[in-house]
Formats: sequence, structure tokens, C-alpha cells
Amino acid sequence: MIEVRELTKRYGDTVAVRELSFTVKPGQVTGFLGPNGSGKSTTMRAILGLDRPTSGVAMVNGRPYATLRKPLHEVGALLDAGAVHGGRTAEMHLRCVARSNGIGRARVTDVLERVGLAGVARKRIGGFSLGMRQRLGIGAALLGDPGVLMFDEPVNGLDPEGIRWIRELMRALAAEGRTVLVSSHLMSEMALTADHVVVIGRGQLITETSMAALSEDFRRDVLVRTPRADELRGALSTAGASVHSGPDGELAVRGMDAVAIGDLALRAGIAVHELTPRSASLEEAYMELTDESVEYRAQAGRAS
Ligand SMILES: Nc1ncnc2c1ncn2[C@@H]1O[C@H](COP(=O)(O)OP(=O)(O)OP(=O)(O)O)[C@@H](O)[C@H]1O
Repeated sequence: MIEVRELTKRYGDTVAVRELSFTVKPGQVTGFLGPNGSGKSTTMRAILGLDRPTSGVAMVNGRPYATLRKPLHEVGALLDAGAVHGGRTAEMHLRCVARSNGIGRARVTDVLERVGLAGVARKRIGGFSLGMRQRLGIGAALLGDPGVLMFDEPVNGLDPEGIRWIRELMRALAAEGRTVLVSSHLMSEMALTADHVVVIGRGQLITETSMAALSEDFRRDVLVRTPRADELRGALSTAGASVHSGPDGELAVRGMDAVAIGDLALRAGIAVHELTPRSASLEEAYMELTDESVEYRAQAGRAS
């Protein structure tokens, strides 16, 4: 479990994160979403004790990182996959990290298998592709078998095969009951991976919600097809829904969900051939959410 409470981080005049609070629960993938520069990396660095909060706290399993007795066994992170010594082999690199944390060689072998690097374990990292470096970074994060994992923009720059591998790994780690926090500036990526999202803009929380609830919040209308459109339209309007007829006689209904529409049609004895709730795409929802935050701040700025 990760808990961020009233976290604020300033760099001189820049407020990178402002009174940010959210919780990341085990057993699911939580997407940490926000436009570039919104404070995702700063928050993750604070959780890992790499940046000292100006105020507020970031905790892993109920404690600040600095007070964890065996940090690598509690939380693993991939922040910057490029930051490894190119002259070492993959195996040497992982053995070094393992040794300094009291982890045995057998675990290194297991991890190399899990991240798909067993075949290149004795090759120098300098010759590794970005995808292989990413796997190595994830391997280092997994060494201590931690219950909490954090990945900062892990799919950036990866090819489709690498992206799919990361996605499946995140899902598998969550299915094992771990807490998985993964940052991205792309909703399209999170839509395929995350169960839950924390959306921030300019260092502040915009929303913390499940993917399903986000789709529901941005539900647009229900598409209804029926051979007796005029009658159903009348019945729906009487019941308080707002109904628009489309070019092919289909109805777009707002103010009533698909279940209520279906029940009403049944009571009226009207056959329904299609009943489809339509949502804004998650990408549209995300744009709308982050746009609103920018607008809000612009207005707040003018008022002060
Ligand atoms: N060490 C630092 N010194 C000064 N300003 C910083 C520092 N680190 C981050 N910032 C500023 O804090 C803000 C948030 O940056 P951060 O890297 O946390 O955002 P991000 O959401 O991770 O963005 P990106 O997706 O671009 O990495 C930005 O305005 C950034 O310029």
C-alpha cells in the first residue's frame, strides 16, 4: 500500500506538487496520469525517499521510505532505466544490487528468467536495447520480491512487443496481490492496463477513481434502435428523458440509463433491437479532466 498525504514539494519558486493526497491499494494496477510536468516523477521520488517533501508525507506500508528496515523487500521501482553501468553484464549488475541488499544469487537467476533476460545474462548492458534495459531495471525492482512496485513511464520508447510485455507483467504482478503504481501521460496506455487511476494536473489531484467509474462519469447517452421509434420516443419523453432522433431513426437518449429504458420499453410492449450506452472515450475524458484543471488554475490566478 502507498499513501500520499498532503504532499507538497517546491523547487525554489516552482511548486511541483501541491497538497496531493491519494492511496494506492494492493491487488490492482493503479495508473498515475498527468500531462508532462504535472508532478508524477516528483511524487514517485518522494515516495522513494529520493526527494524530501516540503510538507506532507509519502508512505509505503504505513511508513516513510527512510524508516523501512529492508526497503528493497518492501518496494521496488523503475524510475530511469538508462541509469546503469554499461560495462557490466546484466547478471553482474543484478548480483551487485542483490549483494548490497543481502539477496542471494539464486534470486538473481530467477529474476533474469522472469524478465526474459536469461539468454543475455552474460552480455554487457552497453549493447542492450532500450527494451532490454527496461527489463533489467524491472528485474532490479523485483529482486527483493517486494509487495509494492512503482514504474515511471515504463513503456516510453518501447516497441509494441515490449509494451505488451510490460502491460502483461503489471497485470500479473497485481494479480499476485502486489501494489502496482505506474505513471503515464497517455490515457490510451492506462486504459489497457490500469484498474484504477489517479489523475493529477499541475501538481494537484484532479481525480482518484476506478477506470469503470471514469467511463461511467463520462457516459454520454444511450443509443436505442426500435421499429416503433415515435412511440418509444413519446414514452421516454413523458418519463423525463431527453431524446434526439438520428438520421436512421435511431434514438439518442439522455437522462435515463439502458436498464430503465429497456424496462420502460417492455412495459409499453415496444420491441427494442439495440440498446447501447455510449461513453466519451477515456482519452476524451482525460483531456476534459486535465483541461478543466488548467482552466481552473488560470481563473484562480486571475482572481488573486
Ligand atoms: N529538481 C528539480 N528542480 C527544479 N524543478 C524541478 C525539479 N524536478 C522537477 N521540477 C519541476 O517540477 C514540475 C513537475 O515535474 P515532474 O518531473 O515531477 O513532472 P512529471 O509529471 O513527471 O513530468 P514528465 O512526464 O514530463 O516527467 C515541473 O515543472 C518541473 O520542471
